[in-house]
Amino acid sequence: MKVGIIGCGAIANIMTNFAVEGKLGVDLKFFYDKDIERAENLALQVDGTVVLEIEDMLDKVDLVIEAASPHAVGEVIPQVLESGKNVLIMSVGALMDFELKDRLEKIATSTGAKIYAPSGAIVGLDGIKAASIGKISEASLITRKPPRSLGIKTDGETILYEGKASEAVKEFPTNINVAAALSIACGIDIDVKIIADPSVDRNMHEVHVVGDSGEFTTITKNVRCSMNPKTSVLAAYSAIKLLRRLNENIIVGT
Ligand SMILES: NC(=O)C1=CN([C@@H]2O[C@H](COP(=O)(O)OP(=O)(O)OC[C@H]3O[C@@H](n4cnc5c(N)ncnc54)[C@H](OP(=O)(O)O)[C@@H]3O)[C@@H](O)[C@H]2O)C=CC1
Ligand SMILES: O=C([O-])CC(=O)C(=O)O
Repeated sequence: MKVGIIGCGAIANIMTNFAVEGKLGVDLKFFYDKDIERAENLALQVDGTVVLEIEDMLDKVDLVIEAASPHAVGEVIPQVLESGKNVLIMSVGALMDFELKDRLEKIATSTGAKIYAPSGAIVGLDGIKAASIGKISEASLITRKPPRSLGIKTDGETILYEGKASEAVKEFPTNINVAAALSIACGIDIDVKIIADPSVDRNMHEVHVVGDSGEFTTITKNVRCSMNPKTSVLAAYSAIKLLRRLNENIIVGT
């Protein structure tokens, strides 16, 4: 399967390293970024091609990975889906704009393309998807990151946000995509708290869900990407696992 990537930052770098070792599960060949040098650096590693416009890769790939920004989802994903190509979206927060989500789903339905959104930097999405078959009555996320990951300086624990996921993704578009994945999986706009905590060196996500099937809590203490401390390594790994799964015959986990 031939793949192109939009956004050549932290996540794309990890994916490219896996591609170099032949462990990505797909053939990553096309690279696009606002910053052409970043695209060139990655393309060089896999003998790939830099494109200056998205359309230059569309007739050569089966799937396009978005690893750029929530804004990029609205900007470029419609044309990818219109060309009938599948997409893997990392900036899931964009899908909390329900008009955009609806539009993307309609295009995908008409062209037969698929939209994949990996579980990202959280654990427990498998259980939440199962629980959503019944009724979920409560769902919340507490995200705790080192201040640097949240782009601030503080000496003490500071609550930066408390409210619904739909607003959180607007205020912290590149820090809380996980809230969108959870909300979409639960089918409700979940409760979110974002804390800057100078005493931690991990990006931590605590998920709590109550439903008619029971109740569960998951806690993730993520190693941060060296290139971008906002982003957890697990987010990149979740995308790689999803790509590999596209070729697997036995699917374990919901
Ligand atoms: N689902 C999840 O759990 C997670 C999702 N994410 C999201 O995934 C995305 C990628 O993350 P990450 O790799 O860490 O991000 P980075 O900031 O490290 O890299 C993104 C790259 O994409 C470029 N870019 C941004 N917008 C566009 C555009 N419209 N067209 C082309 N290039 C663009 C950026 O350029 P420039 O720097 O100049 O803007 C940058 O080079 C982010 O939106 C992030 O929020 C991250 C972690 C977890
Ligand atoms: O990587 C993380 O820990 C979470 C993140 O940035 C996001 O969801 O946008």
